[in-house]
Amino acid sequence: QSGSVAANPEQYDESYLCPVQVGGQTLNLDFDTGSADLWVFSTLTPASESTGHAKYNPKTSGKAKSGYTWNISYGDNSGASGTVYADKVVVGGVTATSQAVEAATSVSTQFMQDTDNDGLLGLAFSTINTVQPQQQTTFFDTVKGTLAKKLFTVDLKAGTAGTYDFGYIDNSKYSGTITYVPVKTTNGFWEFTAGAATANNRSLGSVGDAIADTGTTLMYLPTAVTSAYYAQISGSTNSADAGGYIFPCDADVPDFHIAIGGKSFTVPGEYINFTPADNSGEQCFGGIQPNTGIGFTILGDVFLKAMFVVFDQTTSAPRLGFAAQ
Ligand SMILES: O=C(CN1CCCCC1)Nc1ccc2c(c1)OCO2
Repeated sequence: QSGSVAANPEQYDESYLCPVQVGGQTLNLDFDTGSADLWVFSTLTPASESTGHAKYNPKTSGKAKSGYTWNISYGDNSGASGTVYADKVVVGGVTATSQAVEAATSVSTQFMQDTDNDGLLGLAFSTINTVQPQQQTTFFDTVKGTLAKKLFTVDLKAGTAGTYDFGYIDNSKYSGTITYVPVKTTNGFWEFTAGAATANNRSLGSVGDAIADTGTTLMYLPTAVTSAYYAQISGSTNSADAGGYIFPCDADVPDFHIAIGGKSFTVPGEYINFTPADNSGEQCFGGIQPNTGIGFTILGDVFLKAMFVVFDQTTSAPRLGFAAQ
């Protein structure tokens, strides 16, 4: 089987939500290549935490996995926890007849407040799934064997709907060629080594160990690369108050170039002029921020929306394919 689902951006492209049928009920989920749990707001989530969200009702067709629990926390300190059911999950026509559906009994305020978001669909490696006492497979791992090709592609866009495709590569969605790089799976992420970064034809240094993470909004780069980049934007500062680098909204924000697999890819400066940092709209928050405390580089949506990316498990050595959109 194969299929395609729309990835609809929230305001400012903060995250992208995709309609998914869970036990016959449509929920809008955040597809996240940086985690491996499929969890949903549910009839088990306290009303005080789930107002405004679509909720999964396991009573309809879910089979309880008795004694199974899950508890996840993310790099931004958001999190959720709950119990586990097996149910039918359909994404763009691709059907998992018995997928582990993690019903939330508790969610953090970030999730409570984002009423566009009805849960997450993890697309990292199942080795980091949080279900106990028995780890469960991601949607992709559950259906992988039934897909025409064991891969999915990600085509996020700036300010408009993109797509997640499962089982095939649509050659009309990218320009030029796809450059493949090997993936390190030991941390459970789609992790690879990126190369040199430049802006305004000046070297910013090497990016190094990085993950392709659709669930993270921004790019979190090595501090040396980040400071070298903002040194080229007059009036930019790393503001503790704002929580990162900001600059005058009318600044000239240079394109960011990164080498991957020996090819250079470009993130337009306009994607890096991310959002107003305050209500005056005078200062804007940067789409590139330092990876302080993270330990690796995160290439999130600001990067991904300039790219067409193949998440490939067609062989025993997973790989990532990158092409310009
Ligand atoms: O937490 C995430 C992604 N996460 C995906 C699920 C929804 C909530 C956001 N990314 C992230 C990871 C590390 C970070 C960070 C953000 O900010 C600083 O360090």
